[in-house]
Amino acid sequence: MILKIPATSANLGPGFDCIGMALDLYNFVEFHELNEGMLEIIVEKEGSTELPTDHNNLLFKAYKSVFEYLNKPVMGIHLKLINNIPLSRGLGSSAAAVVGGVLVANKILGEPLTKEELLKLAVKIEGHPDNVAPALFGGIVLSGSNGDQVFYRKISPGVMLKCSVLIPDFHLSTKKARSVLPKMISLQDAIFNVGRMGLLVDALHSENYEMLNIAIEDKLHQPYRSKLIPGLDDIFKLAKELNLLGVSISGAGPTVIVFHKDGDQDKVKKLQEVFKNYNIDSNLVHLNPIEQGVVE
Ligand SMILES: Nc1ncnc2c1ncn2[C@@H]1O[C@H](COP(=O)(O)OP(=O)(O)O)[C@@H](O)[C@H]1O
Ligand SMILES: N[C@@H](CCOP(=O)(O)O)C(=O)O
Repeated sequence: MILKIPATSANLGPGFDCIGMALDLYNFVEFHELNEGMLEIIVEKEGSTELPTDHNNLLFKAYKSVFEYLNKPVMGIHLKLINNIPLSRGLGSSAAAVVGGVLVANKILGEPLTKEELLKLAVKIEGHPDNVAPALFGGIVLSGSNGDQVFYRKISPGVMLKCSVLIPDFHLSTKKARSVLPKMISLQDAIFNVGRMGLLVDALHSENYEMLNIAIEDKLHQPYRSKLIPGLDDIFKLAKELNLLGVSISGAGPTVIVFHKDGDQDKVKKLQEVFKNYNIDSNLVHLNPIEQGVVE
């Protein structure tokens, strides 16, 4: 059997830990059962030289968590991971691994768990729902958790919502990008983000992107993370000058996601020049938001 799991872009500016969108870039997981106690992991493409192929592999840990949750012995498994989502770039590679792991276990066990139960397990491992929810359900997903419960609502991406990602040639782990965030924020900044988030959800629902460049602003995480992403502030400034629909850090970064109209590709290339001016190579990829989450 084989699973196809999408990349995701979380936060979309103000929605820190609360919103994410599935994109048409995929990891594939080929799997079959082995005798109890056996584990084989083969990694191809992204992460082939660095990802562990033993019990420390995140996808295997997520797989194992389903057996533990159901109080069942862990079944032996062969996993071939064909990865296209770059690691530690803010495109949800860890969420794709976690979703892959819980889904593989559920398939092998004859699907005892619903997608909602799998979401809960995945959130426990990933720590926040904003990537795992769209990786599971597709589309743009608003999410939150309340101890044991995870809430979510899906918004279908409008056909006119086009985006490109600028993937810089360096890693930034989510752990590091979270370590620079303050423990407390001011009421003023909270009000700023609540207002932007309302505008963002309205823009995504109504498919009216006129105010997206305002709606996508954020004061909770991006100002702190900008010191980890050279050139980011200049990119944000230039995106406004060029009248692009909106720009934000993708997930915890360092990837930058740019919303734009069809035919704005040349303007997006100008943003890539900014990274170049900071001696950072980057890969510019056009990705479409997608309706479908993980599929078999
Ligand atoms: N296909 C995969 N299989 C197993 N583990 C993975 C895979 N992809 C990512 N990971 C794990 O997730 C880590 C990257 O997670 P993180 O720092 O959150 O970045 P990202 O923004 O890509 O999710 C990797 O170092 C690795 O431990
Ligand atoms: N809300 C999280 C999202 C992390 O996404 P990733 O794709 O970088 O793993 C955060 O901003 O820390």
